[in-house]
Amino acid sequence: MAFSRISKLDPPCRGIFKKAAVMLCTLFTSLFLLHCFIGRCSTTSPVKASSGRAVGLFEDFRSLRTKRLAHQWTSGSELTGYGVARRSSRVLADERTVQVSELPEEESFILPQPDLVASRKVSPRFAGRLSPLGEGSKKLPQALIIGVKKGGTRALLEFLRVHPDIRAVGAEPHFFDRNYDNGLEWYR
Ligand SMILES: Nc1ncnc2c1ncn2[C@@H]1O[C@H](COP(=O)(O)OS(=O)(=O)O)[C@@H](OP(=O)(O)O)[C@H]1O
Repeated sequence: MAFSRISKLDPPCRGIFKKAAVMLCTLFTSLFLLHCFIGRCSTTSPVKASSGRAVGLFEDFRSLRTKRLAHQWTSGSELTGYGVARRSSRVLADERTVQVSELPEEESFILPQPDLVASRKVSPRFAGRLSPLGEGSKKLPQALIIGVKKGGTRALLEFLRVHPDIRAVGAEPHFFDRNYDNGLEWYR
């Protein structure tokens, strides 16, 4: 009989089946967790409730991060000349933005609209982030890095860029030596 034959499998063979079962369980669990965290559960899915909780948790973390960034930009020293910029960051230069006072406490931080970021060619580094300059507004720089070739200007730029209050251009614009004729409108 087939059953008696299966039950007579030697112990090493059963061990392999056990290992395979454990591996499959681990794989399915990992896939399930991944599925929940990327928030792609369909509405008809039976795991909707648990995935909703996972997505909610993720949203909470994102909200906390946003608050932290906003706090950094709206408080602290006025010495750098960014005080005005910080205040202006509360009202972005776009009609789609909303006044802080009109929002409940939880939504009191203004985020740029995704299409605004795309249309104003904001660096992907700043996409979805609050900016002290007002996302998408064109301004002349408040500081310049001047240096000879191979003088380490790129390194200095990258170090400055790490600071959350500093927004730097992606590539060196070379305005004064190569693009001066293009005028200030180009430079903005
Ligand atoms: N702190 C420090 N100490 C010593 N050397 C440094 C430092 N920072 C940058 N570098 C070196 O500077 C070179 C790049 O300079 P620049 O960014 O001005 O280059 S560029 O002219 O803009 O292309 C580049 O040198 P090369 O690697 O020989 O090109 C960097 O390695």
